[in-house]
Amino acid sequence: MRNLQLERVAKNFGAKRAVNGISFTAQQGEIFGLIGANGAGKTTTMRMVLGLIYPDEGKISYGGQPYSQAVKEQFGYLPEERGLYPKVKVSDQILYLAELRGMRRADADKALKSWLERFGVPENYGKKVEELSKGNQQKIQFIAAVIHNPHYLILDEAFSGLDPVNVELLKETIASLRDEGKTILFSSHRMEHVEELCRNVCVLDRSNAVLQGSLRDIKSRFPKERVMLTTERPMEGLERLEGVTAVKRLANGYDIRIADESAAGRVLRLAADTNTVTRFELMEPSLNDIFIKTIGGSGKHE
Ligand SMILES: Nc1ncnc2c1ncn2[C@@H]1O[C@H](COP(=O)(O)OP(=O)(O)OP(=O)(O)O)[C@@H](O)[C@H]1O
Repeated sequence: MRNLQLERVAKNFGAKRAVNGISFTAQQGEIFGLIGANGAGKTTTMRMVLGLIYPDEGKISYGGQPYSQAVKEQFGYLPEERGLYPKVKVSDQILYLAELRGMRRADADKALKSWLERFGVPENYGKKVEELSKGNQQKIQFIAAVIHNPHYLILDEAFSGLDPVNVELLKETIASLRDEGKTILFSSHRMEHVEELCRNVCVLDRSNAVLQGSLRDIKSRFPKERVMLTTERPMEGLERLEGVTAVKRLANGYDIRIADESAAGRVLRLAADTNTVTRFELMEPSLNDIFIKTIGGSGKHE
């Protein structure tokens, strides 16, 4: 299996320990989420995975093998800072990049046209990058990362600049690359995207892995503190129930924060006794809730 494995990997920049002995495995055929507040160490981790910088401690292996030229050719990287030349035509720069990665020009041309078609922008083939919208530049940047059909994909904020329709398109694309058996490292500040795409995650906070494992297990370790309630008529007295900490009125019901799960029973009893309940749901915590709880205000530590 071509898994990507990090074992007690650490990196220092002078006195700054940017990554402090983290370990995780992204398996072949999965999208692994790497998340953390600003400055937590994600980019440093990705750059070590790519072999752009070397770990001071620990080991990174690719399908059980150490970093090598052969491994390097199997990387596709979508960096957060975009690196396309604005004045150069899409076709010229993508074909150039593909040739650098060992593709024959004719094959690269075929692959580029097929990707442009897949993304609904075949007309961008001959345009200069600066003529494209931000979202369309992002699609070209993505194509630059995948044109050579790499095995390991490292995606940093893949959806930035995309409208909701294109976010869906790219999500489907990433999921289908996963289904083809790629190993994908996915980093984002948008927790809902991580939640939708990733099976396992590693949460970094100030250089340390503070939470990791499958999303399902992580969620089960956190209490359910939110109830969604819809009733036929307006509710009275929710705020006064023991254990209810906040009540938000929504267009079609109530979003209720509770201190512990026993308060959910009190909410349901009150609603059932005084009203007609059309929806009652004890929500599992979202990754966003968990992230904020775990990291708190530490994103401001920088
Ligand atoms: N080349 C470098 N020299 C010195 N310090 C660095 C260097 N690269 C990163 N750092 C420091 O290492 C820490 C981790 O940075 P990193 O870029 O990996 O964080 P990040 O999680 O990617 O943050 P963001 O979400 O803001 O992109 C930060 O404190 C950063 O200032």
